[in-house]
Order: sequence, then structure tokens, then C-alpha cells
Amino acid sequence: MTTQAKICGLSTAESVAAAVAGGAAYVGFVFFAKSPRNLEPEAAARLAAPLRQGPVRTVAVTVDPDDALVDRLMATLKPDLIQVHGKETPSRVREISARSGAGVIKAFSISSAADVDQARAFDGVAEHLMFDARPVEGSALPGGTGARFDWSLLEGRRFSRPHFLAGGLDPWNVAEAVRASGAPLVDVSSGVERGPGLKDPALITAFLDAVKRA
Ligand SMILES: O=C(O)c1ccccc1NCC(=O)[C@H](O)[C@H](O)COP(=O)(O)O
Repeated sequence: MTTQAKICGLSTAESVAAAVAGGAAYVGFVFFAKSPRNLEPEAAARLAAPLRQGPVRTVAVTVDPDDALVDRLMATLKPDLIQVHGKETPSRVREISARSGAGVIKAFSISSAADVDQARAFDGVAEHLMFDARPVEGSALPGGTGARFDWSLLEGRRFSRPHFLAGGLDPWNVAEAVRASGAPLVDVSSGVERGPGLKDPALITAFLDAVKRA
């Protein structure tokens, strides 16, 4: 099966264009004040405007979003999916999905097989599960840190919908990560940046080319 990619944390028209031209299936915009990739929903809506009629799905990346943020995102960006990267429960994921009408990507911080097991409670509740590396203790960010986990923890794992592998991927390791994990979907942020929050269009292209060859 072809691996599909999400390019996360976009903040310029050039990086959005590189993601679309390279064949990204998903593009992510971050709404988390402590992140160097943080955007106002209105700014993300402007960046996503050229994608409206196309096949690329837009993702709003959040951490424990309250109803006000969900409503504001749906009034502006109108994402296809809302990614939740905090301590959301299965019932909160259901609420966010019902309130927004968007699908939900539930992200998990992984450092052991037991961390992968906890995702079972969300299988069939969230549209996609995302397995991301556990950030180092004290990190201000729950995601987008460039940290990796042991990709083989996902080997042989099956879920009702395609799942994402994330965490420390880049153009040079993504093929090996796909092989070791068997993940059908991959996600990258810092591995296609030239500095914190600064996406590099050439690295986005290189990452998407590597995914196509994986
Ligand atoms: O990217 C952020 O700044 C961010 C902030 C708060 C919550 C989640 C965030 N990113 C989530 C993502 O989907 C990242 O792409 C994912 O964690 C992988 O990041 P990286 O290891 O840098 O490739």
C-alpha cells in the first residue's frame, strides 16, 4: 500500500505549496501558544484557502482544545480533521468530533509497548490514531520536538483505520521508519525545518520524495 504523508506546522504559502506539489495527503497548522509554529486560526485559513477544492486534507493541531477553540477553528479554517495532542479521553474525542463535524486524530506519546496498548480505547472513536515520541521531561511542547521512539513497537499492530507514525522523521530516515513500523501514514515537522518553526520547502520536497520511494 502507498504510504501517505502529513506535513505539520506550516506557516508560509511557500511551505504549503511545496507540500501540495510534493503530494502530501495532509497539511497541519498548529494552534498552541507555546509552539514556534503557533498560528491564529484566521492566518491558517488564509494559508489553506488554495486547498479548498483539492484532495489535500487540512488538520488543526491542538492540545486539550476547549469548545471555544473548536468553534473558532470551524468558523475560520474549517479543518477536515482536528488533531488532539493532550490528555483527551475517548468521550472528549467523541464530543469534539460531534461538535465540529470534523474527524479527530488522537495523538499518543510513546516510549513503551504499554503506551501503544492505551490507544486501543480510542480505536474506532478517533478517525486516526497518531503514535508520536514521548517528549523529554520538562519539554514545553507535547509534539513537534524531533524526538523519536523505537519504531518496531508498532510492528504488527493493526487498527480499524490507518494510523500515523510521527516523531523525529526526516528525509533520510523515513523509508526505514516505514519499513520497521509498517505504518501506513507518516507525519513530520522539525525534520523538514531549517530552524525552529521555519519550514524548508526543499526539505519538504525531499521528505515527500522519500515517502514515495518507501
Ligand atoms: O509541532 C508543534 O509545535 C506541536 C505543538 C503542540 C502539539 C503538537 C505539535 N505537533 C504535532 C505534530 O503533529 C508533529 O508533526 C509531530 O509531533 C512530529 O513532530 P517532529 O518530531 O518534529 O517531526
